[in-house]
Amino acid sequence: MSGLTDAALAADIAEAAGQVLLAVREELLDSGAEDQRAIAKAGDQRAQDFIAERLAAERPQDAVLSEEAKDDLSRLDAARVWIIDPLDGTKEFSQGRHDWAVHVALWEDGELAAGAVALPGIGQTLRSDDPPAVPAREDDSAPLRFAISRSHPSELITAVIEESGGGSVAMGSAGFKVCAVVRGEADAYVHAGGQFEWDSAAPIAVARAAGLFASRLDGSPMRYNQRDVYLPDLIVCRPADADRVRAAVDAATARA
Ligand SMILES: Nc1ncnc2c1ncn2[C@@H]1O[C@H](COP(=O)(O)O)[C@@H](OP(=O)(O)O)[C@H]1O
Ligand SMILES: [Mg+2]
Repeated sequence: MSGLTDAALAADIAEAAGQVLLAVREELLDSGAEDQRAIAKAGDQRAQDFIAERLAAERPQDAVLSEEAKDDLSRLDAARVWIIDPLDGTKEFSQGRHDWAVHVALWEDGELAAGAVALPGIGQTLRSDDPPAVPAREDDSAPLRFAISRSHPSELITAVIEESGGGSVAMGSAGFKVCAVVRGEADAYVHAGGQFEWDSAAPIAVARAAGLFASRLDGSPMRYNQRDVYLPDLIVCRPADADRVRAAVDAATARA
């Protein structure tokens, strides 16, 4: 067992799993694999195995909730639960793109306590114990740039962008999109229509540590380690933009 803090362990595991994923993809592409589903499946499995093994070795007492493992619900009685998405943006990973992520978060006693999001395609890992400074915007009244899904853009987000008079930047992976807001590549990420706890836990831990606003579409807090892990919607933006984004969400919701 290493002497790393929980946040440092999250970052170490996420970054190392990202390296495993880059190697798996290169290996498959070099051997002539063309089937994107096979590349995605191999990535999901290898990253899951790697992370599960590290957590079992380093934090054997803790429970784990993962997109890629059976949930036996023992986590509901645990004080500490690691919430992981071994490969978020599976489609983009399998297409040889850069916009995918590895999510490792720790939930403790009702709250997200630590998290890290590795972005191996751009060589960065964002972590809750050393969050980057979110770049300031020159003009707070400038149109907002919304990070939107390449493959699941919802009607609601289209309406939100119209209501706010903003624009969009399309990319894959929930983690990559939250980190795009942290990194200043986008001003807001509004998602509706479906996601699970592992899609947002680590990204939200990082976003909050970086000082960003994060909530459900109705303004209520994101809650993790619930019996039902469906967590279908979220808003992430700078605190200064939160009223504007929430007003656009309310107007779009009323329109729907
Ligand atoms: N409507 C929906 N229902 C369930 N999951 C969704 C969803 N929209 C997005 N997601 C999940 O959120 C992640 C980011 O999606 P997107 O790039 O479209 O924004 C993906 O995770 P995975 O790649 O881990 O499956 C995807 O499966
Ligand atoms: Mg995911």
